[in-house]
Amino acid sequence: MSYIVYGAGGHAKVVIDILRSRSEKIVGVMDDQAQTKEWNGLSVLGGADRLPDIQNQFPEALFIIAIGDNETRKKIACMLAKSGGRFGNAIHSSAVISSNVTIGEGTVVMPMVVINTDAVIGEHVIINTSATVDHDCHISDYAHISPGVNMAGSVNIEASVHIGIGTAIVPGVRVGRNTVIGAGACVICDLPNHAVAVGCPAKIIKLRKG
Ligand SMILES: CC(=O)SCCNC(=O)CCNC(=O)[C@H](O)C(C)(C)COP(=O)(O)OP(=O)(O)OC[C@H]1O[C@@H](n2cnc3c(N)ncnc32)[C@H](O)[C@@H]1OP(=O)(O)O
Repeated sequence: MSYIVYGAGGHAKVVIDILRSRSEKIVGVMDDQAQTKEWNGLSVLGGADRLPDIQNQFPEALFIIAIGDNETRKKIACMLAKSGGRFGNAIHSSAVISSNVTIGEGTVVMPMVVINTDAVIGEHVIINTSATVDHDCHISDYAHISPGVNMAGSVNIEASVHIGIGTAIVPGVRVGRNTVIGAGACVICDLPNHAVAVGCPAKIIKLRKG
């Protein structure tokens, strides 16, 4: 298996570190802004404008989009999927993942994560360092669960949600699509789509563009 990592920032460094820790082959990184030919010991293959050439050169390579921003990750995933790109996962070997958990393509799972039984994780999701996702949780595509988030059982995180670092979420709560939860929040009731909520208990402070 070989990989192309899309993105050349801090999150990409961690994804590359995971792939290297698993002795996976990385043929290069793609980045739309990079000015250098090499980054983090890898060839910079180019940006979206070079995609056809890159796909011709590495037809077997799986893409991992290593960009923390959910909307950007989604846009790039759609662009790559349209041109026939296939996606891989980066899952750190220290993650404890129950055998019946489902994890979608393109999703990354960082060191020390725990994902418990019957959880379902969508595509291009980030489960960041030391987050815990308990039994029967459902995390939809393009969500980002930041480091140290603790999610109780049967929580439902809809698409493109960003849960800030260190947040706690009580059982059975639903967080609506595209909502952002601030660092250190505790979420004790459902939150709608496109909200920004902070604090303990988490309260909505503003709405985001749909
Ligand atoms: C490995 C990694 O790095 S993964 C990345 C992890 N990243 C995160 O966890 C980031 C989480 N982001 C946050 O917490 C941000 O503060 C956000 C998204 C909630 C809000 O950001 P912005 O929209 O820029 O809001 P802004 O900074 O203007 O704050 C608005 C108000 O909310 C308050 N506020 C912002 N964040 C929080 C928070 N986490 N908890 C409590 N209050 C907060 C501010 O103090 C401010 O209050 P005021 O109006 O009384 O002055």
